[in-house]
Parts: sequence; C-alpha cells; structure tokens
Amino acid sequence: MQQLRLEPIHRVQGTVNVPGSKSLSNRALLLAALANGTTTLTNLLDSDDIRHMLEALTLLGVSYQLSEDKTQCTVIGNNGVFNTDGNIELFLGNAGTAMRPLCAALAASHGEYVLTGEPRMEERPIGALVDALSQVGADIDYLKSNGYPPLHIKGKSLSGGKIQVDGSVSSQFLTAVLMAAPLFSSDSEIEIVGELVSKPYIDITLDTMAKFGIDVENQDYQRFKIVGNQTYQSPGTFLVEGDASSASYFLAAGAIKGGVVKVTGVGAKSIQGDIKFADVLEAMGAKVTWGDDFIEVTGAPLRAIDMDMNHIPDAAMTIATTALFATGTTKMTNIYNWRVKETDRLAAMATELRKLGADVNEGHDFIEVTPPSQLKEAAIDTYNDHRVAMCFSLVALSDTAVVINDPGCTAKTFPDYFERFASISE
Ligand SMILES: O=C(O)C1=C[C@@H](OP(=O)(O)O)[C@@H](O)[C@H](O)C1
Ligand SMILES: C=C(OP(=O)(O)O)C(=O)O
Repeated sequence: MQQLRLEPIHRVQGTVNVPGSKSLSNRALLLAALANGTTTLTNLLDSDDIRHMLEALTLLGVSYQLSEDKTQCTVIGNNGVFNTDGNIELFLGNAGTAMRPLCAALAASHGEYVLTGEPRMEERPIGALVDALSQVGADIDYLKSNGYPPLHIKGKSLSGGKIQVDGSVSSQFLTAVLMAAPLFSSDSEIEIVGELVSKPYIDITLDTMAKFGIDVENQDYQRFKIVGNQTYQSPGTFLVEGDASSASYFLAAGAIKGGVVKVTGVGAKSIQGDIKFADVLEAMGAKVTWGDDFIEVTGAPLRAIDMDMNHIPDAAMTIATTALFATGTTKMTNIYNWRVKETDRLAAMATELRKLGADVNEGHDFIEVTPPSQLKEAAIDTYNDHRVAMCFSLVALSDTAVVINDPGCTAKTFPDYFERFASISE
C-alpha cells in the first residue's frame, strides 16, 4: 500500500480551479446519450466515476469523442432509449451516479443487462429504486443479495403512472426515476415516501433535465409530475461547473490557515448544493467572499458549530476535520446516510479522528468532534474512500505531520488532489 506523508504546512494561499463536477458530468453524459442531437460537454471531470459511465456508454453502443485530456466529450445522442443485443455486463466501480441512473434508464431500454461494481457497491442499497421501477413494470432481479447490486435487468417499455419512491436513504433513487420518467410511455406522478435526504442533488437533476429540454413539475419535493413519451433534446453544448464538493478541501484550508484561498469554476451561481459549505465555514468564523464563478475564503479563528448537515452530505465530511481547528465541540447531525456511501463514513471518521487524539462521540446519525490540545501524529486509513483521504489532508495544517494511507483512492473524483493541495501550501 502506498502512503503519503504530509509535513506541517505553515500557510496556505492561492487559487485553485477545481475540476468538473462529478454529479453534473455523469448526469449530462447520460442525458446526452439519450438525447436527440449531438452534445459537446466541456470541463468534464476526468476521474474513475466518470470513466465508468463512459465505458458503460461505449458498451451500450453510444458514439462519443473524448479529447486527449478527457475534459471535453462530444456525444452523439441515441434519440431515445438504448437498443442492444445480447446480455451486456456493465462494471460501474463504486459510482453511485452511474449505478442508480443507469439502472433506471436501462430498465426502460431494449436489451438485457447485468450491472456490477466493486465489492463495496454490493453493500450499497438499491432496493428502493428497484421497488419504485417495479411499480411501472420494470423487470429487475438481484443476482446476489436482495436489495443490492449486482442486478440483472430485462429492459422493456415502462408504463409510467403513479410511482412511490422512498427518499430516506439516498436522493439518487429519485434522481434515477426522474431522469428515466420522460422515457416511460405515459405521464408519471412520483410521490416521495419517507423524508427526502440530500435534497439539493434533486435541484442538480432537475436543472440538468431542463437543459436537455425536459421540464418537471416539482410540488415542494413531495410530488413530481413528468410528461411521458418525450425525448431529451441536446442543448448543443453543456459546460460542467467545477465540483463544489472538491472545492470544500481548499476552502477549509483557507479558513484554517489562510492567507486567502480562492476556488474558481464554482461560485454563487452554481446549481450545486455543496456551495453551502462556504456558509458553514462563515458560521465557524471564516471570512467568505462570493463571485458568480468563484468563492474566496480568508482564515480567522474558528469556533465549533452544531448543525444539521443533511443538505451537504459530501462536503460535511470536510467539516469533521475542520472541527479539529475550532474551539469547542462541533456537532454534525442528520447524516445517517454517511453509513451507506463509499464506506461507513460515520464509523471511519470516528475511528480516524480518535487516532489523532480527538474526543469523538459517534451516534446513529450524528457525530460530535472535540479537538485535543495537541494533535497526535497518525497514519490515517482511508477505506478506499476518496473523501476520507482528502479531508484528512487538512491535519497537516496543524503543527503535526499526517500520513495518508492509499492516497490514490482520490481517483474516484479527484485524481490529482494532493498535487493541487500542495500548490496552495507553503
Ligand atoms: O446525486 C448525486 O450526484 C449525489 C447525491 C448524494 O448521494 P445521496 O443522495 O445518496 O446522499 C451525494 O452524496 C453523492 O456524492 C452524489
Ligand atoms: C457518496 C459519493 O459518491 P456516489 O456518487 O458513489 O454516491 C461521494 O462522492 O461522496
């Protein structure tokens, strides 16, 4: 296993243009593939999650041209659902944004598919999505455990109608049904059961669908109405915003040890809910300046906060390590679904924060972090979770070095994260 030792960083300063958003890249690729017309995506993210979507599209017969640096992709739309022969097996790594939306789109396509992934993907739930799609006639079987990938899908025309979606574990199930619903043969009315988690990701979905010509009636995130038998229309070009979750590490570094740190490519006009991470830093005492296409943070003494972080599940992990630099006990609540992501993130964060000497209280759906007076040097296990690796890099902003085990796991969403982090470190 590789290890990366980060020596104490005395100051951070500079500008980082963050790579494209994972959530937008994979949504736009799928809709471009289903659309009528050719779409050129720019600022596409080049990372494992996007590679899995691209490889799946290749196997589904979609033609596209990827630039040498893999950040521009011209996709020739299929003008509707996929039509394939034989049994096609798609390996989707640990990419939720590939597994869930493709499951729904393929259930409504013509062909037979097996969807697989990394071992952890087989522990990430998908039953709520399969149950929702079954209500409109989908034919999906579990190949190993009920409720989890791998899946066998016999694609067929799906009817539309009334669909109940349990939104309490992942918003990606609703996203998947929403993106497939225009392909159903008649109109759909989706009703949410349970409390919808990670709600801002639904705004990303609806906004991307609108850019591809499909409007959804959103009744307060409780009910959604979508006209059936429609075709996505290519917008011609689609600019992928910078990734707001990836921005969180640099913004936090600025708050902890700035100097001034500016991220570009994402700003006040972003559709991504994770820009609200900057508001959390502000509530902790940092100075935040917003532009349409940038966010800038200046460091200041930080104080602990007590906050519901359900709306920013990914960027919230960055607060768990930022808490090491804040006076008092930081409490982050309503984050149960950290447990069903790349790893059980509540358990992983608690274990690794304790190695540094922090006092941690881990609950079913919350975590409380109290920093020690002096951090201990530790080797941080990353559990094949890119965000664990990235958020613990912040420890080097103390006067204690930190070792990150398996730093290459950032490839899921941010392959050159550590080089970018070094570029603002002095
Ligand atoms: O729709 C999306 O692009 C995502 C939704 C969120 O997942 P949940 O809805 O499962 O919380 C988020 O954690 C994930 O990284 C990306
Ligand atoms: C939860 C995440 O990924 P996924 O899209 O696989 O759910 C994440 O990137 O933090």
